[in-house]
Amino acid sequence: MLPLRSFLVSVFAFFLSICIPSFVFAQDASTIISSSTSSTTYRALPTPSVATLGIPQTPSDQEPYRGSNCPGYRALNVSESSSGVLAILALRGPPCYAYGNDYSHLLLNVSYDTVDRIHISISDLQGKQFRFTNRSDVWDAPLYHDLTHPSNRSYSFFYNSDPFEFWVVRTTDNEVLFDSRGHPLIFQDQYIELTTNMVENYNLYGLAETVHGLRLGNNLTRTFWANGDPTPLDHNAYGTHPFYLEQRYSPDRNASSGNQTEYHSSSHGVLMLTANGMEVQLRPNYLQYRMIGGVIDLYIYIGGSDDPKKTVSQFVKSIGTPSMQQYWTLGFHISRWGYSNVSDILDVRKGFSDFQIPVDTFWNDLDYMYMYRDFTVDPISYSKDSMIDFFKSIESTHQHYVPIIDAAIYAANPNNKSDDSYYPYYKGIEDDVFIKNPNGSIYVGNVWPGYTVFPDFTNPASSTYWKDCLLNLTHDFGANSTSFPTYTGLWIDMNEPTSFCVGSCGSGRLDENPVHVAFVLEGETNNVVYTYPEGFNITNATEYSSIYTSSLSQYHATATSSLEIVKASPTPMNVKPEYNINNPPYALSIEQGNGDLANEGLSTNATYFDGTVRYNLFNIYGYGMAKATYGALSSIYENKRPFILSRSTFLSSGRYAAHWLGDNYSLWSNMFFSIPGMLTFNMLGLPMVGADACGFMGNTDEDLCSRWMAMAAFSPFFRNHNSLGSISQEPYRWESVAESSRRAMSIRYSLLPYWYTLMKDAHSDGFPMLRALFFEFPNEKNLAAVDRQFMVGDALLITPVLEPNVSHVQGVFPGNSSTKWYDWYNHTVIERQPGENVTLYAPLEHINVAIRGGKIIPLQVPALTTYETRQNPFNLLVALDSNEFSEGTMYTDDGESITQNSTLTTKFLCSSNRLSISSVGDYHVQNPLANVTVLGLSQAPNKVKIQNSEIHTFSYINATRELVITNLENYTMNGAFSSNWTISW
Ligand SMILES: OC[C@H]1O[C@H](O[C@H]2[C@H](O)[C@@H](O)[C@@H](O[C@H]3[C@H](O)[C@@H](O)[C@@H](O)O[C@@H]3CO)O[C@@H]2CO)[C@H](O)[C@@H](O)[C@@H]1O
Repeated sequence: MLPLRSFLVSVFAFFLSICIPSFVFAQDASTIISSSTSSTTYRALPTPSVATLGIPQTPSDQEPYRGSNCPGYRALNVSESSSGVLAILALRGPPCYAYGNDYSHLLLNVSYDTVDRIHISISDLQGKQFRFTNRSDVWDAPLYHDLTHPSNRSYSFFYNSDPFEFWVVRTTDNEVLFDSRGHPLIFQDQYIELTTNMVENYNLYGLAETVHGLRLGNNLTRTFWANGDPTPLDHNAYGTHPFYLEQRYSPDRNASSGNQTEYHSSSHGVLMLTANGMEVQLRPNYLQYRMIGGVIDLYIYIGGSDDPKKTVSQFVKSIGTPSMQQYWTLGFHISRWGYSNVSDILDVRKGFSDFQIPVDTFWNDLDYMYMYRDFTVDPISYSKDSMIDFFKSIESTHQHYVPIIDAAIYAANPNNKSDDSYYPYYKGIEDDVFIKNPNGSIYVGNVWPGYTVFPDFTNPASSTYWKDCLLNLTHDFGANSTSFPTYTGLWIDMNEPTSFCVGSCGSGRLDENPVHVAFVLEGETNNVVYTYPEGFNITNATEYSSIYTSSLSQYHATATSSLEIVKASPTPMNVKPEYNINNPPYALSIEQGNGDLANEGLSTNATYFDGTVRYNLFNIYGYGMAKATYGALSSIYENKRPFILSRSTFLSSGRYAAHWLGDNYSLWSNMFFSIPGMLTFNMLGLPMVGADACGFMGNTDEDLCSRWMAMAAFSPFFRNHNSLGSISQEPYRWESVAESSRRAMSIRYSLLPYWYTLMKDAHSDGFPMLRALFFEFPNEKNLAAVDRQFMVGDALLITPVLEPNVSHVQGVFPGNSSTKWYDWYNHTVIERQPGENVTLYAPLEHINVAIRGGKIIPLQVPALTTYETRQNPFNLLVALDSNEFSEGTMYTDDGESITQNSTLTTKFLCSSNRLSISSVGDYHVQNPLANVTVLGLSQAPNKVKIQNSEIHTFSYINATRELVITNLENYTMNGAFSSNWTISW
């Protein structure tokens, strides 16, 4: 049923649209054909018969600014109510044609959605522009439904009528959160510009996905255009998350101590909800949205003081919190492109076992497929018999297998008999589920298997098709029924979607299939990769010099002259630009193909089943694929949480998938960038994230791989993945890497109950699992940009080594003088002054981990898999603060079901020499408690008791002031947390 407010808005808009004559559209209406009967059906714009080649363009932000000539709008017919503001906005002067045709009248609809969220929508009056929020069939989220319009809201909306400009103020502290004053609104068919003033030296985070430091600069352009090119620095990458969190600091005048200024902080968030192409220009005093289509749907999250988690929680809950993953996904994952047969994987498995390094999951890249074709299994190198044996064997050790599936489906060659049986193509043709060209023919791109077609995940028919394909894959692997375990997760890749040619290059050429991709693959002759981590030339000089020489001669042998670049000429100022979705008048600053929008991905005029062009839903393909895969897997494996790893993501993808940061290089710089990458995704509702440890492209080395494996053990998603042709990098290939992996992984596996609790908090409240230091210490201004260290939850601080050939690392330990930090390994207190950069010893096989006083961490005795670890006894690590107080939580359930019959949440509290637990829920954890270690206890206890029984197995270590209580199994035989207890001393 249409909510009352939406109904009233429609009536209002309808009334105004009939009152305002046809001059409302400055642009030629015939250039846009849209359905007049349904808001969700769109027909294609007039375009050439097949998806055209794009034309490289010079980014418009490099041209003289054209928006200064624009007149802006004035507000008319303003109607204010307790739930929002409605008004007509009328163009104040002649159209300026900045990069499109100005609409003369717009509808302003401000909705006081909830206590802490306001929605400001500005759209063309007659609804001709594509409107993402009308497409809940492709993207749905709580923010469409949780509308309460309360009177006690924590913000106010203000506006000036002429020119129309608005600002939003948080009422609790009068902070202006968004402020368009002084910047004319531009609203054209292919260009929309909205600007907010920013405070000086603002601290902004988010606006992913781009390889960049954590805190965004004040002079940076962010482009939202899903791109499959490997992780370009500072440019648009795989996913689009147009949300930012802003953190502000103000001096706390009452609390100045000595030279050190103390601060208060507050934060808020801003989301521009669109799947169209967009740029966000961050400039010293303002932030400007430049959109090439759609309408304005701006959401402001009011946040509040001193806790950025509050802002993130408001945002993530509104887009949908991330799903719980199965417990085993928190284990270690090993992968590479180049496991050419199942024996390779078995050898790797043996390597892990021989070297006693934990591993939960084996991943397969394209190697398992027959000629790179989705939903096939190579009958020789991955024969059914060998795979059945493999599956039985890993099942017996409770390990897992995750294969890759690409978005692109091989387009069968009609003249090749052996292609006739390629079900995924012919079934897709029969079900009519592939993306089309504007003329109705199927769009044919080029990916690994040759010419390929692309499922249209906006088409409801694609769900059954996709499920059939995934079910068939279990059979291809040799399973007779879904109760026989084959793959227990799926890796979905190339889902921007990537295509290696421009346009529908395979149209009319399927008889040439299979064609090779347009470049030589790494690992194929003449294309061996000779890149090594920074510093390799110093520490491995001889090897480096021979590699360098051969690399250089290979370059001279294969280098070709650079391609001729065709530049589109920009439309002159004040001249009405042509509506063109392939080469829109505003050229986004994109990374791929010298500005050609059709490069590396499907063209903008590729067309979905209902006529919607990709131009308008450009950034959502990866999300759609993850959602369809989630739907298919949850119906194949009933009530089992699907584990999906997706390369391209969009707002809310965390509900369906985890994410890895894509194709990085085996470089120290890339190891560093993985930290801000993971922290950023953790603020965006996609916490299950990690980077390819040791690096994907190029060769790694011992030093880098050792450090990276240790650091990645503290990523929510922990995988080592390697490219074709690079040297092997499984952790047992070098003794030091094996050792650093064993040490860090024993910490990771012992922390599994803590990790799982963090996942639950992310699922319930949207909280990040991995946190930037400023998140936990929001009033310390000097932490605003810290991204070489990070926190796991609120209790652990990780200080990794991020450079070659060193044995020390520097890090800060936040908090005031009463905050305590303990070293993980030796339990000593880390001596430091507030704000001091402390130098820590960090030999090659060691990663610095600090425990925050005041926190209790549940642990389990680590083993070689998550399954075995879950069978072991628990331990508790109680890190007291300077008041000898600490607390913590643990969440448990069966670790795999979507719907739980029972769960258990246990609270730990330590105060006044008593540690007590209390549990809520009836999930039975049968493992006993073994040890309790209490750090920071000022006095040795005489006696220790559990309930009323005296415990004799305890010791107190004077040097570290720690109490160690052992042999608690005798008292907790029925399960560590099955009844409440108190240990006192
Ligand atoms: O399944 C194999 C891997 O596929 C993905 O990575 C590939 C990426 O998607 C491709 O675009 C391509 O990258 C090349 C790039 O297009 C080209 O401009 C140049 O920069 O060289 C790149 C490397 O060849 O190849 C990538 C694989 O090398 C996926 O992200 C990987 O995880 C998969 O292993």
